[in-house]
Amino acid sequence: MSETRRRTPATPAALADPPRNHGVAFTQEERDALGLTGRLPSGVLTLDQQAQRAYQQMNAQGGDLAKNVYLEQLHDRNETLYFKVLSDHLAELLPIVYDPTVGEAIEKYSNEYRRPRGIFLSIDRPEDMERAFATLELGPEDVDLIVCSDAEQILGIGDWGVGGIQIAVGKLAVYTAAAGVDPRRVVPVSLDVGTDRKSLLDDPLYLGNRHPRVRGADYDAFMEKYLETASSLFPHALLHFEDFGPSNARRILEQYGRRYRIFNDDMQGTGAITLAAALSGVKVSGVRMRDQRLVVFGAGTAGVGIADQLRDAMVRDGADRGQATAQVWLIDKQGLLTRGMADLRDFQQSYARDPAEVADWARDGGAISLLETVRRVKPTILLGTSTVHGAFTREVVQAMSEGTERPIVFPLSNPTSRIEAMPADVVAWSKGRALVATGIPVAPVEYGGVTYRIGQANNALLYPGLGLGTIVSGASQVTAGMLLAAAQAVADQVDTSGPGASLLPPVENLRESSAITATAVVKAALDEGVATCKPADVADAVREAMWQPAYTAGAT
Ligand SMILES: NC(=O)C1=CN([C@@H]2O[C@H](COP(=O)(O)OP(=O)(O)OC[C@H]3O[C@@H](n4cnc5c(N)ncnc54)[C@H](O)[C@@H]3O)[C@@H](O)[C@H]2O)C=CC1
Ligand SMILES: CC(=O)C(=O)O
Ligand SMILES: [Mg+2]
Repeated sequence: MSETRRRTPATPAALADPPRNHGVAFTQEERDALGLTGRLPSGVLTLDQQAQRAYQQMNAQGGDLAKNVYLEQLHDRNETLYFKVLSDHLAELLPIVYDPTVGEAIEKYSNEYRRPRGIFLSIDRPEDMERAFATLELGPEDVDLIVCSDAEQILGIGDWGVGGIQIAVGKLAVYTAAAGVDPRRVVPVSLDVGTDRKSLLDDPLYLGNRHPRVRGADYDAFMEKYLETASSLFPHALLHFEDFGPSNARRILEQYGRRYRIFNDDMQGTGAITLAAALSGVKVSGVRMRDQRLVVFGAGTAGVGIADQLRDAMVRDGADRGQATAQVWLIDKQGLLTRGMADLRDFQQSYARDPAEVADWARDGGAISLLETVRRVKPTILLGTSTVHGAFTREVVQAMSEGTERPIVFPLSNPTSRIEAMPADVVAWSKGRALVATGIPVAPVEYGGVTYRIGQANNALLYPGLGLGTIVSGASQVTAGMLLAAAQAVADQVDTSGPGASLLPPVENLRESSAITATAVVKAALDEGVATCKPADVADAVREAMWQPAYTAGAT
């Protein structure tokens, strides 16, 4: 066969490159200039018309996972159009590209796989790390943000190996749609250290490393190499860590948080959005922050991350640190955590109760239950970060309502299959008194003639603005002050005066809300002396930095 006969038709570069592709929105002049003459139907549509068509096509898909896959394929063809559709329907599509549907997309990653997005770093080939990043052909000034996951604790669904790349992809989509972080300056990363999930190891189609999770010194060396490589290649990038297992999440942040520009969303982002919701709840309940009694059910990465931020908020409101710490009760698989328990994790120690204090509390098989704790403690705030669906039973909510007038109840576990209680039940069991926020999006609840709007206490309502503010300020670290400023900025946007009012801003306003949050974060970074860029007008700088889904003439 001759050379000529083996040639295949070329795909024009402008159609093959998602950030440059305008599809049928290319004008005739652009088509001629870009070598697209005759390669597209004659009609020229606007971005709005394309977005309308793509939205209709998406709606014709059967089910949320199919919609997620459709949108990913759109992302792979035409990035501007993808973000146009997402931004135009943000509240509707957030649950599709992100929580809860992203959980299903992660579980089915190897089956639904079409094409790769992101960088896949394997613990079996650490020496490839630089070469892998080099394939991006990006320079030191070109990257603002990298989201990585080792996928050990994806949402509340556990270890999903290489499928965890989709949580990085989903988080980044939200950064762009919600806060205008430039999608051309971000990178999703899978840190594939293996998986302990047998069904993946046994699945012939599984696309990740087919061995148990590597732990110990080799894991640590791999993470250190990642931090070193990513931050030396892209010195301005914020390194976002997502969905690591509890001990690694905290250890990495504590060990490297001062050396690298790290952000752990499950600890810091979740802590800050929950603090925002709690600040709103406190306004309604009238109980001072320093007097709150907090029971955390599920004392892992998110639960203790939130406890730390609420304890600090009590201290800022006048409690001394010892008193504030003593107003937090942690419950995990062993029941209420008490000092001297053999299997306490280091980050749980400071909250563990004195066994003498609970000596006469009822025990079930040796453990002090959530219900017993609620009866004894009379908490004002009950948090669920346990992944245990239905753990907040009618009895628990009723016991809490007996101890406090306006119980603040946050069942935060994701996705829907893991939530500790559905808001409609919590509202009904508390006879309309509970102040509720959840991790998943939930429709308003009707009870006793009042419409209760359920705030989404998901870190997605905070981290986009926090990230944008970090990028605009060029902050060398994400400080406690920046997190607090973000939480306060979110809380300040809420009017809690009406009956059934939401504790958090609506997702529909997320882009506006993120701009306000980012502005507060830049100001905090300046105040704290960690900003390396010092814009004259902070609000203007934030708005100018926000990328908009629009075509640039010529698509070059
Ligand atoms: N709303 C939000 O923005 C966020 C929600 N989350 C959710 O919080 C949940 C936990 O996530 P992580 O903290 O990352 O996981 P994790 O694994 O670090 O923590 C979960 C904790 O719950 C405990 N637990 C499990 N079964 C229990 C039981 N029967 N009773 C009491 N405790 C039990 C585990 O031992 C562990 O300590 C997940 O569902 C996740 O989706 C996490 C981050 C953000
Ligand atoms: C929302 C989130 O980060 C989580 O559930 O892990
Ligand atoms: Mg997470």
